[in-house]
Amino acid sequence: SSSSTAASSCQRLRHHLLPSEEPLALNRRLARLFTSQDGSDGGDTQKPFIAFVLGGPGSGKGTQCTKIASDFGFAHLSAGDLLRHEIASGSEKGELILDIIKEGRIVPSEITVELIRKAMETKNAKRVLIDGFPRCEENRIAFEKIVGTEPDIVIFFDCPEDEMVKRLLGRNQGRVDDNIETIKKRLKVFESLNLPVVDYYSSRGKVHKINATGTADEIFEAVRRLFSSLRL
Ligand SMILES: Nc1ncnc2c1ncn2[C@@H]1O[C@H](COP(=O)(O)OP(=O)(O)O)[C@@H](O)[C@H]1O
Ligand SMILES: Nc1ccn([C@@H]2O[C@H](COP(=O)(O)OP(=O)(O)O)[C@@H](O)[C@H]2O)c(=O)n1
Ligand SMILES: [Mg+2]
Repeated sequence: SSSSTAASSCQRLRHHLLPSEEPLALNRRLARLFTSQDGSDGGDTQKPFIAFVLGGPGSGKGTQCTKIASDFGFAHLSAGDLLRHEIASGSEKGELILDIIKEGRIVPSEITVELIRKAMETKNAKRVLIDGFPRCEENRIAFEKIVGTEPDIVIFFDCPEDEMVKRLLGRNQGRVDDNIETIKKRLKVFESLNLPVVDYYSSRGKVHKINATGTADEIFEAVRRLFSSLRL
């Protein structure tokens, strides 16, 4: 499949690159660029590097993932965004998801994992951040079963509750779950269902805990140090 991908990439790129060059020679040069021997042409031939990004609601997962994605070449998959996209599509499944999100509860794992699996397949990236997942043991086990792999690392943003509440109430993205009643429920769900997942990965030596207080830039300094030290 990689040669047809390379060929279509060539078609598209030919118009932008060296228009004077003889098309066949240029095609060959571009094909080499897109099909290197070590499998660096995407996740086609190799399992991607997977980082789960966890932390309470409002701890700054999304904010930090955006920065990691742009500085370290990761695809950013937010479980919450995938679920909200499904709601926006107007599907029947979306109605169920909306009811659950309004209550701060956790969407059935098969729905979320299937959305993540599809997004991973579409992006076909070498490095993937999975933001806000797994939220509970059931999420974790379903991912292992359906995607068939474990994360390489787990980032855990550690933030005090009062700071998380303050950030969520100021988020202003029109989210149905950023109100104080739902926030209280989300914090309970985080403590009872998500922290055990963090403990599980801690016992397997995969967790990198990052202090999530301070400015976004200060936190990213610690994040940058961590990602710079990884063998990606
Ligand atoms: N370090 C920070 N200090 C203050 N506000 C922050 C910080 N990081 C993120 N925010 C803001 O807090 C809110 C929640 O951040 P977000 O990245 O969406 O967290 P999460 O994805 O963990 O819920 C957003 O409005 C964001 O702009
Ligand atoms: N793995 C996940 C992720 C999110 N969700 C739902 O989506 C809501 C919002 O998740 P989110 O990750 O966008 O929220 P934040 O922690 O970023 O504020 C959660 O409160 C859950 O109701 C879920 O059910 N399962
Ligand atoms: Mg988020």
